[in-house]
Amino acid sequence: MEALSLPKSWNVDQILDDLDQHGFTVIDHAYPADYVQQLIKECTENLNRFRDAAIQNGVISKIRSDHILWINEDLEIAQHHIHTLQQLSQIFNAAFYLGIKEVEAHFACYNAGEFYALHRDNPQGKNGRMISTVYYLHDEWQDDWGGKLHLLDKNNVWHILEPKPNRIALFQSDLLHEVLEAKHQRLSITAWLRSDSHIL
Ligand SMILES: O=C(O)CCC(=O)C(=O)O
Ligand SMILES: [Fe+2]
Repeated sequence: MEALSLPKSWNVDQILDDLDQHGFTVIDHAYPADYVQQLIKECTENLNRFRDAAIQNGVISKIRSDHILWINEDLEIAQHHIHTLQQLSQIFNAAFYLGIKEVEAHFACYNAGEFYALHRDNPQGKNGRMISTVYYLHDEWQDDWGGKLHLLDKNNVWHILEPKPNRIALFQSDLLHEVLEAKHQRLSITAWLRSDSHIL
């Protein structure tokens, strides 16, 4: 197995314990400042390539109004994040037998007024998404800027998670959640740890 190289700030025992007890966790100060700056640059330089997330395969959905860009090999900086999540997946597989095989991810941009209504990323196990992760990469987020993530944990307790810069929210993909309307531009990478192989 490849040597594990998770950032020092990731407390694996805490992550596993939170997931086990509550079905979600939060990783703060996820990456070093220089990497964060490179990622913000890569994201903002590519904003003109983002597409309306509500339109998929020609079908228009009313539950979300954000814009996304799927991450392929050409987005080299974001690939490091995906690689780190692949390392974490191996730990999840060993601890929880999740059978995660791959990570799919997109950048997301919520401009002021945009939201994502209540949903599950994997309702009734209909797809291979096991774990959802959201990394927040805007460089500032104030309390009254909206855009909070509401999440119902596995014990049916609601949580309000602030999209703080350099934070990762990580949760079981079958949990109910929503993104409240953002009042400022909100930038993130959503990544799913999947037990199947998904062709983008
Ligand atoms: O950006 C977030 O906080 C959550 C995004 C989300 O729920 C999704 O992309 O499925
Ligand atoms: Fe979601």
